[in-house]
Parts: sequence; C-alpha cells; structure tokens
Amino acid sequence: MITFESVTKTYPDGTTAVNDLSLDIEEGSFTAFVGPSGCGKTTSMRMINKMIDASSGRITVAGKDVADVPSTQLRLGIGYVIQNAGLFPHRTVLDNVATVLRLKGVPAKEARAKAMDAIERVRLRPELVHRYPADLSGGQQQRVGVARALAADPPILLMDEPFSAVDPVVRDELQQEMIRLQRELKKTIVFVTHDIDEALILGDKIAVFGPGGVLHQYAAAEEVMTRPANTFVSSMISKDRGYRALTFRDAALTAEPLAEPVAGIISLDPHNSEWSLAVDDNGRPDAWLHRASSLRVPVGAVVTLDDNLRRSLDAVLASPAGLAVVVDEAGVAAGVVRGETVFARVADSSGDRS
Ligand SMILES: Nc1ncnc2c1ncn2[C@@H]1O[C@H](COP(=O)(O)OP(=O)(O)OP(=O)(O)O)[C@@H](O)[C@H]1O
Repeated sequence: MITFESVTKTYPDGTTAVNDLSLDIEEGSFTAFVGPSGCGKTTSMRMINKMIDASSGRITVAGKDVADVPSTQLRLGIGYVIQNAGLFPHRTVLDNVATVLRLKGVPAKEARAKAMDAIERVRLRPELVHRYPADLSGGQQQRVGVARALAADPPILLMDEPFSAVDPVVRDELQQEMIRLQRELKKTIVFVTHDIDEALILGDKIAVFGPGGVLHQYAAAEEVMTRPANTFVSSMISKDRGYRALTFRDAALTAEPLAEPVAGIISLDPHNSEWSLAVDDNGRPDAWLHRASSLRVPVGAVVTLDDNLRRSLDAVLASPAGLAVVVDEAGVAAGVVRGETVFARVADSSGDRS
C-alpha cells in the first residue's frame, strides 16, 4: 500500500533525517515507527503525504509515485492525526470533524451527518459536538482528532505521537480505542511514537529507527521482542523485557461472576470483604470503595476475557482489592479475576519461554 524505495531526506542545513529507507507497508496493517527523538520518524511519515519532499528515492501510495500526485488530491485519501489533536479552536467539534468532508465538496448537511457517524465511532459523547475544543479534556480532543481524520473514510491514517500529551490512564484508553477501531475499520495505519511499549501494544509491524535516520529493524512486533536485529534494538527493548513479553501471551482467564449492584454498589464477597465496587448508571466500573473508611479509588485498568496477560496483570496491580474487573463489549462490569489466578498464569508463561 505504501512503499519507500531507498528514500533519503537531507534538510538544507545538511542534516540527514532519513537515510536510505526501504520499507513496504501492507494494506490494512498497523505499522508503528518507533525510536528515540530525532531519528527521522516524523520526517518519514510526512514524506508519505508530501508535507515533506524526499531528497532522493521513491515513495509510492497505492502503486502511484507520490511525486506525480498533486498534494491536495493525495491528502484527501490520507487522514492525519497529530499530538494535541491540532483542532481549529474557533470551530465546534462537529465543524472540526466535518472539515475534510467540506473540503471534498460534500454538501453541509451530508457532511454533518457523516461527521456525527465518525464522532459515534470514536465514542465521543454526542452532547459535546457543539462545544469548542478548549472546552474538552485532552483525551476528548484526541478523540475529535481521530474522528476528523476518519470522517472522510480515507484508506490510510497517519498518526504522529497522537497520545503522548495525555495522562497515562487516558492514553491507555485511547490505545484500546485504536485497537478496537482498527479491528472494525482495517485501515492502513502508520503511527509514530518514541515509546516502545506503545509501539508493541498497537503495531502489527514495528519499524525501529535509530540516530541518523537509519532503519534498524522492520518486523512483526513479537519478532522485534524475541529476535532483535542488533544491539540498538535490544537496548530499546531490554528494560522490562519479561513484562513486555506478556503482551503476546493470551491471558485465557475465566471470570468469576459478580453480585447484582445495589444502589450502584457491588459487593465483592466472597473474594474480598474489605472492598466493594461502585458502578455508574450503565453498570460500568467506576471506583473501588473501601467499606470501613469509605475511601474511593478510581478503577484504572480493566480487562476483557480476550485480553493479553500484560493487561490483566496491570489491572490486578492497579486494583487495591487485588481483583481485576472483567468488562463486556459495552464496558459493563461482568465479573472479576483474582490476582492469584493472573499471577499463576504469569508464572506458567515464564516457564513456557525458558
Ligand atoms: N526543517 C528541518 N530542518 C532541519 N533539520 C530538521 C528539520 N526537521 C527535522 N530536522 C532534523 O531531522 C532529524 C529527524 O527529525 P524528525 O523530527 O524526523 O525525527 P523524529 O524521530 O520524528 O523525532 P521527534 O520525535 O523528536 O520529532 C532531527 O535531527 C531533526 O533535528
């Protein structure tokens, strides 16, 4: 879908940002460009939609050399999401999302209807559509940025560090949202991040960039983890490696059922008699409640039954009750998994690998 053939970019001041890059990005794949700051990830991405021109080599999109396609035409088929969303401050959420459709000449009414579809797709609350970006949280703004990029249904999505400015809990939510969206939409996504964890969580394929704009490895996420191409790549992944490997282990958990909520509170007996679980009106987990002191601890990570072992471990460790909340597709609390069960699976899985 997107190919780089011996592409080099040298800026006028002599900096070589990208050095002889060859890469073949398959249609429908999620590719993460990862590496430390200044390694040419953004430059490589921006050459795809011609925000930056290559100095030499060739880039093709859907078989066409981008040099031969007018920039505006090229960009109408390529959604673009950046850090801090880059929304127009004086346009409402709805008008922001409708922007590309309007540029494409879609009549206003139809553009708004399609924009609403995109807003629903990213699960942004519909009552926010008439607000201005400044009235939204960072995470909500990013959702608008993703909706705007998706509204015109482009086959390709470029995302440049889109989640690096939001707090870790929201970032985790947005990452899970991207995984869900990609399952539904099957776009060709290129995602720039300096965070190897984010790359491994999201990417089917990972391109590891190093100083001087050199590509060190381009492979499936699991292969980068288990067979790093060289010492540069191993140094990127060496910290917390065992923990990261859990990303690729199926948790294969069974949920233990929960009692019915009474006034929004679910008793966790017999698993835990010190804590209860508060849920919202829709039955989604909200907070852990310490029965004796009434202390409330927001529920951070939750799991679904097909989650990997790493997310399951995160959910257990983030829970003061030592239980992970299992949610269904709608985010409704459907059960719990005990810490011991997850720890036993982690121990088994380390055994598998040795
Ligand atoms: N317009 C420019 N003129 C000169 N040098 C530039 C320009 N833009 C980027 N560079 C340099 O090119 C190199 C690659 O930059 P690039 O932004 O592509 O890297 P990156 O891996 O995306 O890093 P970051 O995450 O910090 O943006 C860096 O050394 C950067 O300083």
